[in-house]
Amino acid sequence: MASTPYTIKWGIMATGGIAETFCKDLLTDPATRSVHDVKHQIVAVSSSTSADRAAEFIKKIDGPSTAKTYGSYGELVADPDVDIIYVATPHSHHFQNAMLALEAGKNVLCEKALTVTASQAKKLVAKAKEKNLFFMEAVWTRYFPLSIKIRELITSGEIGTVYRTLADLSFNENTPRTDGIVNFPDTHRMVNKDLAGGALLDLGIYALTWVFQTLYHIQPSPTKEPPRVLAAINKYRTGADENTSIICQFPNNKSIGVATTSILVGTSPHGTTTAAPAIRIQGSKGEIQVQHPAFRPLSYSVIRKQGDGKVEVVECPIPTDPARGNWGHGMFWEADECARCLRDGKKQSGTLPWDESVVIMETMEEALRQGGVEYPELITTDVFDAKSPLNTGNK
Ligand SMILES: NC(=O)C1=CN([C@@H]2O[C@H](COP(=O)(O)OP(=O)(O)OC[C@H]3O[C@@H](n4cnc5c(N)ncnc54)[C@H](OP(=O)(O)O)[C@@H]3O)[C@@H](O)[C@H]2O)C=CC1
Ligand SMILES: O=C1OC[C@@H](O)[C@H](O)[C@H]1O
Repeated sequence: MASTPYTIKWGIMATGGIAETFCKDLLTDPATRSVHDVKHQIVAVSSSTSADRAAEFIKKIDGPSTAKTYGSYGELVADPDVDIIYVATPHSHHFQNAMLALEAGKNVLCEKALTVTASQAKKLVAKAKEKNLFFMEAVWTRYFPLSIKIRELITSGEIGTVYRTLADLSFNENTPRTDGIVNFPDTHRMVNKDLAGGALLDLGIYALTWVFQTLYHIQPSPTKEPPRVLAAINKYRTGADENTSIICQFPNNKSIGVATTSILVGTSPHGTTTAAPAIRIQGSKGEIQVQHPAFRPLSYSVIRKQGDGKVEVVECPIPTDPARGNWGHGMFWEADECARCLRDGKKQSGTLPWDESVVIMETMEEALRQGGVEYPELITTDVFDAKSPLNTGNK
C-alpha cells in the first residue's frame, strides 16, 4: 500500500496576480500530474492592507474556508500553523518580506527576481543558513519536466559540448502604438523603478535562466565558473530598462550565453507560441530549440548534426485537473520541490541552489550597473527593517 503523502502547509504573502495563479496550482490534485508523495494545503493568506482582501482572495481561488486571513504580513509570518511562506509581492519588496519571514522562523519560497541586489540575496541566504530554514527562489520553469529532460540531454552528451546558448524573453507591449510608449502606466510594476520595474528583473531573468541552466548549472561543482558580463541597456522614460542584452562569457568552459529581453519587441511578433524558437542551445553535435515563452515552454526540438536533418519535436503539455475547472499552469512542480525538500530536511533545492541564485543576481546587478539603471535606496538597502513600509504596507 502507498504511504501517506507528506503535506506542506502554505502561508500566502500578497493577493495579486501571481499569488492567484500559484494558489490555483496548489489546489489541483497532485495525482493529475502523477505525483503521490506530497500534497499542499493553503492554511493562511495575507494582504498587506486588509484581511477582507485576503478573504476575497480565498473566495476567488475557490480556496479552503478554513484558511486564516490576515491584514498584515507580520501576522502571517507569526502563524504557528504555517510551514512555508510564499512571497508573491513585487521584486522591490522581496528582501524585506522574505527576511521578515525568515526572522520569524519560517521557510520561504520567494518569487523571482529574488531581490533587487546581490547583497540582499546573500543576506537572505545567510539568514536561512543561520536559522536552518529552507529558502528557494521561485523560478518555476526549472522544475518543468521539459527543463529536467533538456538538462539530462545536455549532461548525457546528446548535443555534444555546448558552446553557446541564445535565449530571449520579450513581449511587444507597445502595440498598437508605434511610439515606444508601452501599454502600462508609469506606475505599473513593469516600469516603475520604485517597484524595481524593468525588463531584466521581470522577464530577462528567464532568458538568463536558460543561459544558466544550460551553461552554468551543469558545470561540475565546486569549480563552477561565474560569467564575465557585458551588457547593453536602453532605458524607458521612467529610467527602468526597456531593451536589454547580456553576454555571459564562460571562458574556461569555452561557452557564451546571450540573454535578451525587451518590452518593445516580442520573441513572437504576433504573441503566439508558435513563433521562432525562444531558446537555442548549440552544441558540437547538434542543437536543442525551445519554444516561446521561455518561462512556460510547451515543446522543444532536437536537431542533430549527424542524421538526415530530421527535427525531433517533443511536446510537453502541462497537466490539468478536471475537478478544478481544468486548471493547471505548471507552478505546482516547484511547490512539489519545496514539499520534498521540507520532508527530506533539505534547506536548498539542488535544482536552483543558493549559490546559483546569487550568481544570477550578481549578473543582473552588473548588467544594470553597466546600463546605468539605479533603483531607490528603500528597495536596495540590505538592512532589514521589520517596520519598513515594504513590510507594513505604509501602515
Ligand atoms: N513566476 C511567474 O510566472 C510570475 C512571477 N511574478 C512575480 O511575482 C511578483 C508579483 O507580481 P504580480 O503578482 O504580477 O504583481 P501584482 O501587482 O499583481 O501583485 C503584487 C501584490 O503584492 C502586494 N503588494 C504589497 N505592496 C505593494 C505595492 N507597493 N505595490 C504593489 N503591490 C504590493 C499586493 O498584495 P496585498 O495587497 O495583498 O498585500 C499586490 O496584490 C513579482 O516579483 C513578479 O516578478 C509575476 C508574474 C508571473
Ligand atoms: O514571471 C513572469 O512571467 C510571466 C510574465 O508575463 C510576467 O510579467 C513575469 O513576471
